Amino acid sequence: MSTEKIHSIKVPTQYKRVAAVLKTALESKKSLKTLMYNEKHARLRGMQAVLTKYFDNKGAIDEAIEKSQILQDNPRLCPILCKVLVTELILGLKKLNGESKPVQTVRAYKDRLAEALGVDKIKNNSEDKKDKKPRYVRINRNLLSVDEAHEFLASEEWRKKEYTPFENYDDFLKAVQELQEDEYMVDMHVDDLLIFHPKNKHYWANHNYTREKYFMLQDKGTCLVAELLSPPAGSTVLDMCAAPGMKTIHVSNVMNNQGTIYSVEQNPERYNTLCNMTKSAGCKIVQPINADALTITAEQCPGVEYILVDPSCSGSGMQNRMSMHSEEKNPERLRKLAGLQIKMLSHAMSAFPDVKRIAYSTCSLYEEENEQVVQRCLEMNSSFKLLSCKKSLRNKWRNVGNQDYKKIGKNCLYTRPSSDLADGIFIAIFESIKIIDDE
Ligand SMILES: C[S@@+](CC[C@H](N)C(=O)[O-])C[C@H]1O[C@@H](n2cnc3c(N)ncnc32)[C@H](O)[C@@H]1O
Repeated sequence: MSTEKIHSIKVPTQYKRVAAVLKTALESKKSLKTLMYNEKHARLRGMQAVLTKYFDNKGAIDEAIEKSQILQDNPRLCPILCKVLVTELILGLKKLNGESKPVQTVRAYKDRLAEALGVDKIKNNSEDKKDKKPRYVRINRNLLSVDEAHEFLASEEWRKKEYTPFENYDDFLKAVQELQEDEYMVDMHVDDLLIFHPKNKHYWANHNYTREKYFMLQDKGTCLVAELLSPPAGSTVLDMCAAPGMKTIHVSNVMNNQGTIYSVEQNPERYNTLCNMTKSAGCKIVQPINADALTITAEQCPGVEYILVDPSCSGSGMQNRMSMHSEEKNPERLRKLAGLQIKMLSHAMSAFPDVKRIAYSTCSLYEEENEQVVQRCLEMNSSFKLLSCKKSLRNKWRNVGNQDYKKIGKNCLYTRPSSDLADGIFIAIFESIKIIDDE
């Protein structure tokens, strides 16, 4: 093949797209997870592993590139594309597709890069941490019944592990940890949540049923929010911070797609994602609203009985946050976030006269965003009381809130990465005293 011909060979689209996402992540400080939500390119989702591996080993990879002199020797090689190709070649699939010039160049430096990287410098954080966490797959009952889901899995030769109801939570966790790679089981708290061995993480991320939204890849803790809010079919719900729409979709499942869900999102881009997600997930009862939830009135959303408040938070509980900018605890940022969280929850408690129940959730493990927000809002709104999340789960639960917050801690719920095989989530459920008294 002539050199000219080799030079005209294009870099595979998937590498170019991944490099574009990486560039945005490095420049914008947005987490990769956020950027991936907006990325429709199917093959890119398969490259998620490369991006995670890069961020887990950023220091070592950048240093190896520097030491190998690859960029100095090849000034036309794009530095970001180089990072992607090096990660894929040394830490990812260990091979590169095609014969484009950048691919050939990186291949030619393989030994030098591998030596500079050194096995001892390679972290496999994502696998170390996440491999213990199973793959959670929730059935989107708007599009697929539970029976159909099990039939489909049988047709793919998955083995369903059957259990008599678990006596306690520890037995359940043990069973999850003992799952084989070709097995799955049903969660003990959420009936439409299926649990697979961690090795199937990428399989389900790339599966057609996930793309078609028959299956939602939703971690255990976030599934508990809709379950605990538990709006009956036909009720009226307000989701105050709705995008990308995972909990709205789950709530629509809980309501058997009957009733009304007002789903509010302030950010225009995320609002579009919300509209697309809920539509493709078969939600017939969602009325999306692009607005600041703090301005939403009972006239705009009449008859609201159930409210979900899932505001922006530090995200400190997320195991799979793929941001290289995963911050240390930042008191000033937490103070600002807590201020907005309190405003949001207070608005839910005061602006909707028919409200019966409110779920407040964060993916944070910090008390400032959790117990303290709950405490402040209860002080300001005496017409609500907390329900015990643990009791709602028939006491088959372990992690509650900090009991130093009297009458608060024990009623709130945490899923903790260290002991629940799930991301860190906080949930508090409030019930209107007025409505309870009226009944
Ligand atoms: C944690 S995310 C919600 C995730 C969502 N509940 C789900 O399960 O898919 C918080 C969302 O609230 C939105 N948000 C923040 N402040 C808001 C406000 N004042 N009004 C409406 N939406 C807001 C953010 O843009 C973000 O999309």
